[in-house]
Amino acid sequence: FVLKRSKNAARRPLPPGPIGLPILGYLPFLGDNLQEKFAELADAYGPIYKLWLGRKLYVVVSSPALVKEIVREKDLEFANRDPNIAARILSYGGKDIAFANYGSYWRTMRKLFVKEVMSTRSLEACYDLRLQTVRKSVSEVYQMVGSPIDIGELALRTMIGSVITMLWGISIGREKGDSVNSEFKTVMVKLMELVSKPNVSDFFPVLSRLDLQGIARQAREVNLRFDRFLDSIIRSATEGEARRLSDHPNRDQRKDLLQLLLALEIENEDGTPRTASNNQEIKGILMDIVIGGTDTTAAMVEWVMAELLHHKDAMEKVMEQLTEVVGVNSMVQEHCLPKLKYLEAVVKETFRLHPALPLVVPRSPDSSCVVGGYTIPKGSTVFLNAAYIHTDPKLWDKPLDFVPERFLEDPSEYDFSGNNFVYLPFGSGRRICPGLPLAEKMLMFMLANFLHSFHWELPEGTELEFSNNVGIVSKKSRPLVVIPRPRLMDQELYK
Ligand code: HEM
Repeated sequence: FVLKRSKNAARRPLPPGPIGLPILGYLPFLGDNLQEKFAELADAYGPIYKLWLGRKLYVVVSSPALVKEIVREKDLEFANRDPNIAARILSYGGKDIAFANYGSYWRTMRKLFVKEVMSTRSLEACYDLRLQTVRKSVSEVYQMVGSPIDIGELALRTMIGSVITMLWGISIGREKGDSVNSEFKTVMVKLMELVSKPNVSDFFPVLSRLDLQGIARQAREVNLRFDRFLDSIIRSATEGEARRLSDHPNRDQRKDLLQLLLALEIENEDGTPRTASNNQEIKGILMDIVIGGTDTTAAMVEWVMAELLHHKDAMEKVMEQLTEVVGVNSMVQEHCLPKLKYLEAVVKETFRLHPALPLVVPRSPDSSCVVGGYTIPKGSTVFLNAAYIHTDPKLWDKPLDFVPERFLEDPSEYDFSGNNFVYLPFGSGRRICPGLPLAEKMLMFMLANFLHSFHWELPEGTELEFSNNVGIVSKKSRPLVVIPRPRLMDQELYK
């Protein structure tokens, strides 16, 4: 008894937090804007607090010092994820990168993704494919000059088009491409919806067998559809590659990312060959690219456009630089992007005010640990509250104002590397977003093309508003609808 008492006394307490109701915990009080609720609770309970939601314990961390403790000093202990039921089913039980727990599988897949798929060489090799899709969107907008356009929808369409063209555009060929891609978009939208939906079974694991909302059943159906779809794409890629090599050994050396992945010998850490019998690893990576990359990037295009329309002076500076760097008689190329410093600062400032993933992607400790003097039990879900840190008046001057200039003074002070814990739009530590090279390119490339090719105006009588709708990705709750007018002198460029 004495030993037990002294052991308990030595154990650090759980973080403070609101009490909630028996059984349900704080669930009934969450409301529909998690970001606002979490900020309110941080003001009330401090930089680390806990919440019981049903039977699950959540911990929210809202200061750079504590984020650093988690993603630097204890990065390894906190390297696991805790996907919800839908995400687990849709990621083939964590056979991807985003939802896999830390371990040799995750390390192998992530290394492959970073070194092979996101390498400068691979991204340069598929620049043409990105360019085609963005130009296609510019042409489509030109057809709609003078009419209202939903910018978020345009950006999502462009991003999905670019990503899937880069992934399997060459494998399936242009003729089949459009129908395959539209089938894919339908599956993807359903998939995103299921992953973001609150599920009673996640909060009360004991009820998970009942699947009261039918989310697990729907996730299995979507997974099956997605799986069959990917199988047919992989078959086309394998057959297409064999045909290409036998018919014309040197004719077309261009490859899409799927061909590149299929050509890789995926090995285990100990060098033994990994069984890719049903290509689950490849499907997992494909899914991460499409799911991780499209909604986030499109949401950011919409936020940036909204901020620019709201801040005419910043819009003028962006346009001046575009004219200077690109010229009004040419289209934007990717090599122009590094010179567009002001647009880059605008993007960074928008990420500060509207991070696409305001709570990053939750982590989970593999054993109980102590953070900030409190115990975080094994298996709890830990949110890093980037949105709160990004607008904390103790850390930022005029935190709620839109001031891109703050990112111009010393661009390396706030980059996307996650090394400065006051600015975390792509996360930090060993699980930082590995899609960053593509995200940065696509975001800047789409914005530069849309802004350089058109003048954008709000329809008469419309007022801008900035409320957000927090699912997994934070989007504008009311779509930004704007009217384009041509800006380039040579109208042929639009075709
Ligand atoms: C604006 C666009 C994007 C934003 C804001 C974003 C943000 C993030 C964040 C915050 C994380 C969690 C990092 C952490 O836990 O510390 C993450 C993880 C991830 N992202 Fe992105 N991302 C974007 C685009 C992309 C793209 C284009 C891809 C793929 C090509 C991608 C693939 C992934 C993957 C696979 C992970 C999981 C990494 C892991 O768990 O090891 N993301 N992203």
